Amino acid sequence: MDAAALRAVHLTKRYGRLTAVDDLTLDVAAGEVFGFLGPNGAGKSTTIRMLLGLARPTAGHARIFGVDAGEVAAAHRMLAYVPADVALWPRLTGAEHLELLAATGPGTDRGYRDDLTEQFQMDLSKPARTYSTGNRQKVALIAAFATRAPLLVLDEPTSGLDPLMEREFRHAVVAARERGQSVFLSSHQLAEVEAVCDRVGILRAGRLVEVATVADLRALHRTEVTVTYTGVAPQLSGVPGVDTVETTRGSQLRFTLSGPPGAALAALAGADVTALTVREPSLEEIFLDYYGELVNP
Ligand SMILES: Nc1ncnc2c1ncn2[C@@H]1O[C@H](COP(=O)(O)OP(=O)(O)OP(=O)(O)O)[C@@H](O)[C@H]1O
Repeated sequence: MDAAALRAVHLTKRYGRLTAVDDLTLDVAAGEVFGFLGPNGAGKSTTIRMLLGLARPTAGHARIFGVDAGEVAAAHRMLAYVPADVALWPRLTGAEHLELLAATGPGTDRGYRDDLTEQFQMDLSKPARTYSTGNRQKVALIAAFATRAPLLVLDEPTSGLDPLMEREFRHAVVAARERGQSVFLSSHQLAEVEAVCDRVGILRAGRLVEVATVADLRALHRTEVTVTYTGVAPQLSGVPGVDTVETTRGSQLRFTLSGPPGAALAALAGADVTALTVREPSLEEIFLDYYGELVNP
């Protein structure tokens, strides 16, 4: 098998004049959990449709463990997919769905499937027409996590889940990684991405604007520093990387720091600093940094 679970090379999709996905090149390693982020309309679903062979790229290609995504029969033996809107057959029960999906999918661990059913507190005896959105999502998630497919493609899989089930979802992702499965997770739940993903890709208007670990993303962005001092305030104006210095109390000030901290530390060393706290930005703040102009033009 190819080393990369997923490889997109110059992947592009145009709809007339609109370029929905623009020259996307990306590798997701075997065993990696990759978060795919972007605001509405950024091109996430279009990318996933190409990965699943549901849409044909205008240019470039995508491979699943070395198999072209367009070779659907071969590629889908290696992946399981959970869509954003799970549609089930209304008369079949949850249990019948799981059997059907096991019979047609890439192989199922039935023992683990029973464990997942318990973890997600899912009553599989009822017909699917009685299921809420969250319960339909749970059926699809149980089916996908119980497969031995080396790649799980999850498109907004937790939008209908309550916080308790969201926690079970995170456990299931961690367990999948421990079994060596790769996960490609498109999500708007930034805390979830932050908690479970090894790396994150940020898509903006069809282009991949950043691919990094959450830790590296944080390092690229502004850190908030609060300094308590006695005597004369540290002189921070004009120090490289230091921005928006404000006095919060008489002997306390706060500033944001981007890039290497050396110059700021040297400036602080010149004052009598009694306490220092450093707060790293959350993924949500980083995300808003990328999209702030879109949200507040
Ligand atoms: N079949 C299509 N025909 C024409 N335009 C399309 C088609 N599918 C998607 N688009 C356009 O491509 C762009 C990307 O859409 P896409 O659904 O991939 O975004 P997304 O990131 O998944 O958004 P969301 O988070 O809202 O699901 C949008 O401008 C959308 O209108």
